[in-house]
This record gives sequence, C-alpha cells and structure tokens, in this order.
Amino acid sequence: MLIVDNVSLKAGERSLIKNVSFTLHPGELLAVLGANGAGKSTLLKIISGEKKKFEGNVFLYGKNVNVYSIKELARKRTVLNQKNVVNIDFLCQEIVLMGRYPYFTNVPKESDLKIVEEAMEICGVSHLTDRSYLTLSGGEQQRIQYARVLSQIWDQKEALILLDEPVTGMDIQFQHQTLAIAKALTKKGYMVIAVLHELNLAAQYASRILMLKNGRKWKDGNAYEVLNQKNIYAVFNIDCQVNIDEDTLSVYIQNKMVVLDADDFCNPLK
Ligand SMILES: Nc1ncnc2c1ncn2[C@@H]1O[C@H](COP(=O)(O)OP(=O)(O)OP(=O)(O)O)[C@@H](O)[C@H]1O
Repeated sequence: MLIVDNVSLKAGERSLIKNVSFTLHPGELLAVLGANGAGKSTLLKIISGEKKKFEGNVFLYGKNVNVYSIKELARKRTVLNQKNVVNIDFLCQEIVLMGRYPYFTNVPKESDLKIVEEAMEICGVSHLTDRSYLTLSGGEQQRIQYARVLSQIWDQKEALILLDEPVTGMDIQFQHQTLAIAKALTKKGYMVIAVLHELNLAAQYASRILMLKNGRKWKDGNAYEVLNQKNIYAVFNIDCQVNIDEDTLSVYIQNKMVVLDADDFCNPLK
C-alpha cells in the first residue's frame, strides 16, 4: 500500500505541491493528469524518494519512503523518468540489465539474465538485444527503458511502478501495449502510477484518476467521476465532448479542433 499524507513542496516561495493526500492499494493503476507544470513529475519524485525535502509523509508498504536504504527501495519501487539520458554506447541488453543492479554485485546471475530476457520479450524489444542503444529511435529507446524498469521488480511479490509519461514517443500499438502490460501487472498485485497526457488512454487503462491543478489535488476518482467536460476545462482550459457508454460507464473524450487566424498573431510589420 502507498500512503501519501498531506505532502507539500516549495521551491523558494512557490508551491510546487500543496497538501496532496491519497492512498493507493495493490491492484490499482492510478493515472495522474494535469496541465504542463501542474506538479505531476514533482509528485512522482517525492513518492519515489528522489526528492527528500518535503512536508508531510509518504509511506510505502508501511515504511516511510525517506528511511528506506537505496537498495531496499530499489526492490520496492521502480521508476521510468520523463527523460532518460544515456550518453555511453551501451547495448540494449546492458541497459535493461541495469534494472537488475540492486540484485547482484559483479556478475549477473542466471536468473537476472532470464528476467532481462523476459522483460525485453514482453516489451517487444528482444530483436534489439545486441543493438547499440544510441542508434535506436526515440520510441525504441523508450521501450528499452520500460523493459529496464520492469526487470527491476519482475521477481518481487509487491512493488510500486512509477511511470512518468511512459508512452511519449511510442506508436499507437506500443502505447496500448505499454499500458496493457502495466494493467496486467496490477492484477498480480503491483501498484502503478502513470503520468499521462492522453486522456483517452487514462480513461481506458486507469482504475483511478488523480487530477492535479497548480500542485493541488483537484479530483480523485474513476474515469466516469473525474473525466467530465467541467473538470477537463478547469484543468486544461480546453473544450471537449465527453461520450459515456451507459452500459459500461466507459468514457471517450473528443477534443474540439482549435482554429487560429494567423493575422491575429503574426508580426504585423512583416
Ligand atoms: N527545482 C525547481 N525550482 C523551481 N521550480 C521548479 C523546480 N522543479 C520544478 N519546478 C516547477 O514546478 C512546476 C511543476 O513541475 P513538474 O515537472 O512537476 O510539472 P509537470 O506537471 O510534470 O509538467 P509537464 O506536464 O510539463 O511535464 C513547473 O512549473 C516547474 O517549472
């Protein structure tokens, strides 16, 4: 279980996160939504233990996240960051093997290599095993990073999977594949928190949605409760049509096209 208890974080005088509380249970997939700069990545960094100086408390499986040892925490939570900077020319298999670093000292065990193989297979990147990571496309790199993140908790009975914009740069097939894998893992008892910008993917895959606005919790509930026209306008300042299937209560959001007149913003002196 994850308990986020009245968490706040400031940068100077500015509040990045303000009094955010929620509880997550095994089996839940929480999508965190919000406009650019709403505080989604900051919240994930607090939960992951990356940001240590904040008000309030985060308890992961009953223990304060700030008192875990690095090694212990690495077995309880895994993180896919928004940006994954790699400058050294690793092979893809070596990148995924990094997920197993908390489990071996010098030489990976047979079981570590097997997990790397399995994680790469589920992420559809087995064919990239011996490729240089730096030669991959953006979407391929993202899928390798996802395999690394999964390999880190693959053999754990309980763990929290934190995904910051996991489907950015992926084609539509792998956007769905990525979230389908996350959802399948929740059925095994894992907890997942995914920052998403695509509202329909959140509606389809998340069991719960947390909307952030200016660092505060705006709404928390299922897609049917949270993804309505009013909330979407309040958070994203955009008009949309929300279609609801009354039998399944599934939600589908259609955005309206934005039309601009170039004369209104082009340099009038040109
Ligand atoms: N160290 C910092 N000092 C000052 N401001 C910061 C710092 N870190 C983040 N911010 C600001 O805090 C706000 C929240 O940042 P955060 O990265 O959490 O947003 P986000 O919701 O993930 O946005 P996006 O959708 O654009 O990724 C932003 O306005 C950002 O500029």
